[in-house]
Amino acid sequence: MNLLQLRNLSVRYKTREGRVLAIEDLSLNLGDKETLGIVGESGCGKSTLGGAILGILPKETKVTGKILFDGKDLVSLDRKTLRKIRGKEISMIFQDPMTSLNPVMRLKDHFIETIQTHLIDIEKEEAYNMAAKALENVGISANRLEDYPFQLSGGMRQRVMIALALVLNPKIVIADEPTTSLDVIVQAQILELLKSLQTKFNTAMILITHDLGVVAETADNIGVMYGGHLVEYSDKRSLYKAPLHPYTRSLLESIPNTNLNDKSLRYIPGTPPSLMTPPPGCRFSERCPKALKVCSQATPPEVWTEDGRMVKCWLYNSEVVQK
Ligand SMILES: Nc1ncnc2c1ncn2[C@@H]1O[C@H](COP(=O)(O)OP(=O)(O)OP(=O)(O)O)[C@@H](O)[C@H]1O
Repeated sequence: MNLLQLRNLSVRYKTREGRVLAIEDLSLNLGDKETLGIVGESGCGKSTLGGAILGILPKETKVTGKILFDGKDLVSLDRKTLRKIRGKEISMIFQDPMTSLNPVMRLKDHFIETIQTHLIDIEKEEAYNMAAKALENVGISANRLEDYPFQLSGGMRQRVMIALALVLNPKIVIADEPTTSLDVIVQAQILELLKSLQTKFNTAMILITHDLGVVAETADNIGVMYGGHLVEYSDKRSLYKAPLHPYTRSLLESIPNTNLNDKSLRYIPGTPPSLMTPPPGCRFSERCPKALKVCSQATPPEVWTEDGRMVKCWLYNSEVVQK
């Protein structure tokens, strides 16, 4: 069952220099209990996607299309109604817990504030007990609720953020680069924790990352973004085994090889396009080793395979004749 449906979503930021088309015409589904990985290079629109779903983008940002959740279109809801959904039904884990946690508030007060914002009639003591349980769920003793954020290690702070995001048992968690600021061992522990809590509480998750390694372990399905477009959508296994889009292929090839004899570092030549004046056609065409003439002229169609994969690329359009 689909929990969340994005339909033809576009997001335009307003800047002094003009509009930035951060997302264009993006459609995606998130199923019950699913983990959907969203990957792509810096600036491709991943965080904007999370922000659009949560309704936390700057006020003057223009969001069009539909974000369907629980029978409602979040795009058309007012900010007050969205605030009620945010934190309770859809919550967020950010990259840097230090900027999300208030340095002068004890951990318990972060929890009590979150809980009382949504469960207005709840007593402080009951909220405290909920916080204690949430903290224990992430492997931290409840007596740390008296601590301030600076008294914890980076990994522990991220665990607290996870506990805070899950304390009200939301239906969806959006995790935006949740492990980027952590060292590799702690990263793996945090990903494992996220996965086990997700199974325990039946939560669906959108995992946003620039790192294909992060989604390799955790995601069921993966959406690949480039220059504000969703260029490929696939189940994880097929994507790693046989990527369809030339960009996905290049991304996979640029994962560092752990074979010590292979010291080459592969990267994708060129830079992503400006989203202020995006080029016509496929956004990847200038860097694409397989580009056809049509690729820089017209936006590619979304081609769906029989097994439910999608690729937005002219190479898969049966009507393309020029090579
Ligand atoms: N508040 C804003 N105002 C104007 N432009 C913005 C704003 N936030 C993001 N952008 C622009 O929108 C585009 C997408 O940015 P976004 O942060 O969503 O990408 P990202 O893939 O999450 O990148 P990163 O991994 O670096 O966070 C970029 O061109 C960025 O410069």
